[in-house]
Amino acid sequence: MAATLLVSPPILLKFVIIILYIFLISTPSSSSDLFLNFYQTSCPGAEFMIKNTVRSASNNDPTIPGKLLRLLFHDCIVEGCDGSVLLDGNQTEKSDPANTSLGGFSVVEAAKELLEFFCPSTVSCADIITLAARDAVEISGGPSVAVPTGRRDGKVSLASNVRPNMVDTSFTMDQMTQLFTSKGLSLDDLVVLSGAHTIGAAHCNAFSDRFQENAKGKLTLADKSLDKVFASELMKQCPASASSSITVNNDPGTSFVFDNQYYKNLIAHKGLFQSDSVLFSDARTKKLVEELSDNQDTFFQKWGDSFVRLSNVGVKTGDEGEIRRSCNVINQ
Ligand code: HEM
Ligand SMILES: [Ca+2]
Ligand SMILES: [Ca+2]
Repeated sequence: MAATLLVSPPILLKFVIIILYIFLISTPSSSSDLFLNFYQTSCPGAEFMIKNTVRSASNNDPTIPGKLLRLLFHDCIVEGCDGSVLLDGNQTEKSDPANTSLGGFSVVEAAKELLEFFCPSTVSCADIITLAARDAVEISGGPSVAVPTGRRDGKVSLASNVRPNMVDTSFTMDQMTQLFTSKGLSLDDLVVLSGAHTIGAAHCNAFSDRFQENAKGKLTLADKSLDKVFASELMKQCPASASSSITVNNDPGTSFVFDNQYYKNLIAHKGLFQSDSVLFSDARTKKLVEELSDNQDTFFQKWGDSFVRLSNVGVKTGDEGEIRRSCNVINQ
């Protein structure tokens, strides 16, 4: 009797551990498989190396943060945040007109090369884009956001998937709401994430729908809701004859600073795109625009939550996808 008592507790313990193990390995994979510091043991320096790469690239070229932030949005909105936007090839997402003005690819590739040297086949390109965009915001004076990682890289990238999933500056509030809802993002997320336009630049054709060309080839204001002085400034920078490579700052004055000036501009009728202006003219989103323009801390706080939600859209985890060795091509 005494002998049985001595033996059975360890056996019971072993049994409980085996049951717990079976339970853990049988839990299906989902986006909750992302977690903070995913590379803590497999590549402890990963986040540090990415941040340094983004910082030095941004020091050399101040247009980099805007490019990296937009790159993440365009990745996540098509096939989820899976690096599909990075793939080269015939008729991949890159070849759609909405993506031809994207940039920042060389920064992602530089980070990848560094990571492949120290931690081969470990850190996904999808995570590199996400962390690089997160760092771009912080480097521009925005909040630092803790972002869960563990995304895997997708193997599908089709130009034909871009149009049906992409927002356009001509979209009505209903169209934008519908698209964001289909990605699991809310109307508040739309307002907060549009705050990304506090940095970066746009090509003249991105807002040419706000003007029309008269018989003499001169632009006139078509969208009367736009502030007159702002509009004439835009027409000066982007005349009808402007070369297609000319850009204007998204947020005149502080286009290199991640601040809440964007929302103040909306209230002053100086939103660059029609899809920006509508956030203040529509009753459903006006209040939040006012709140964010009043208080930068509120913007920064909400940015962190909305950014994490964006970076979770359609992620691939577990045994889905792969860890690419080079970001512009799927593994052979
Ligand atoms: C919701 C509707 C949105 C529309 C219609 C839209 C549209 C655009 C357009 C047309 C440009 C100019 C591109 C160019 O001409 O080079 C642009 C730039 C930019 N967008 Fe958006 N965008 C939207 C939302 C977002 C979101 C959610 C983010 C990120 C979270 C974002 C980040 C950016 C950034 C950072 C730039 C500047 C890019 C650069 O400097 O190269 N946008 N956007
Ligand atoms: Ca994608
Ligand atoms: Ca700004």
